[in-house]
Amino acid sequence: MIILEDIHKVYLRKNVETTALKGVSLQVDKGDIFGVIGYSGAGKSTLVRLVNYLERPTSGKVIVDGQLLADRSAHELRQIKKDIGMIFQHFNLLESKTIYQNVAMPLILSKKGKKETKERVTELLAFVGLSDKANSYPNELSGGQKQRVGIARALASKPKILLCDEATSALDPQTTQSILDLLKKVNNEYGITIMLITHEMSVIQKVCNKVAVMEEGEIIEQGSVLDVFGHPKHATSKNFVQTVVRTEIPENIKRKLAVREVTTLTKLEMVGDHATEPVLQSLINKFHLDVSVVFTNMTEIQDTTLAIWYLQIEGKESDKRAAWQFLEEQNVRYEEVTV
Ligand SMILES: Nc1ncnc2c1ncn2[C@@H]1O[C@H](COP(=O)(O)OP(=O)(O)OP(=O)(O)O)[C@@H](O)[C@H]1O
Repeated sequence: MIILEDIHKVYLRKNVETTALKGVSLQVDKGDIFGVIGYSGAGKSTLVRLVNYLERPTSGKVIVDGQLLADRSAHELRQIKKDIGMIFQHFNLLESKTIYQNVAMPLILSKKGKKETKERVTELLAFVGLSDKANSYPNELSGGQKQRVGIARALASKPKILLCDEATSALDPQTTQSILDLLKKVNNEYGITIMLITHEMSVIQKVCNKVAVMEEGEIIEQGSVLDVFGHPKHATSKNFVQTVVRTEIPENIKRKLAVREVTTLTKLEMVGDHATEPVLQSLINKFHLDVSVVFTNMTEIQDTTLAIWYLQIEGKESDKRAAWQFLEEQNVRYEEVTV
């Protein structure tokens, strides 16, 4: 649905060059809720703005719905942009217009008839739960309600893609949750592919199926949310993941292990049904291993359970080898870690 290929972006302002993106490649598939996370200045906004050509790449390809944007005429680009809605951190509503008029704006601009506009706006206001606010003005609404209007407006011209630029950063946690639920509904009920950028890992955890982690203009890690959360490789990804899931052993436990001169542990990562299966019991009963649980953490990521176990395992080498074989057959990811 969205392909970015080796994108470089250099801004030139007052003879000063700023390199915002350095060879970024990614693919967002139809139906994804794809999250891009990074600290301030990592290049997230630049990246998302390339998709609807609010920014043009200095080099590299932007392909949306099979079309290479650089090859398209201004007229064709306008058509493609109609398939892409966008919502913003500060909502960007027209303060002097009613909620109805705000949502209707894209339809009025594309010269849709009154009847069609009314039907679409009525449907969208009901979809976002604001039917009773049609005649209110933005300053009469809460932040969460304003973002709902932003979403309704972005959906007005029936886009295939919705871009979300820090859409929940100005909202409290409870309102954030309700907006994320609404984005899931947009994805499920309208089949709209969503690309969102955020600096909060909890947002990624709650709605995304895929994630890319950015740092200094580069994607340092990307993959399914379950993979990246269970197995972050890069230090920055680990820091982000640690804000919502404890995948590392806490320092106080490490100190106790040092006193007991324990230097190696086995880390198991179990996803979905595995997380609740009695794998440990099998290790003990089937392979006669002595298993002590040093640290464990279970987290719900969307509707899937991710379980991380750190175990101290004693036993015969041959039994251990058989146990590792068993874990592989069970698709349980395991590794020896030094503490
Ligand atoms: N229009 C611009 N002109 C010049 N430099 C820019 C422009 N937009 C962004 N930059 C620079 O490009 C780099 C990446 O900025 P960008 O806004 O894409 O990052 P970000 O990850 O979205 O950060 P934030 O979360 O703070 O918005 C920064 O160094 C920024 O100063």
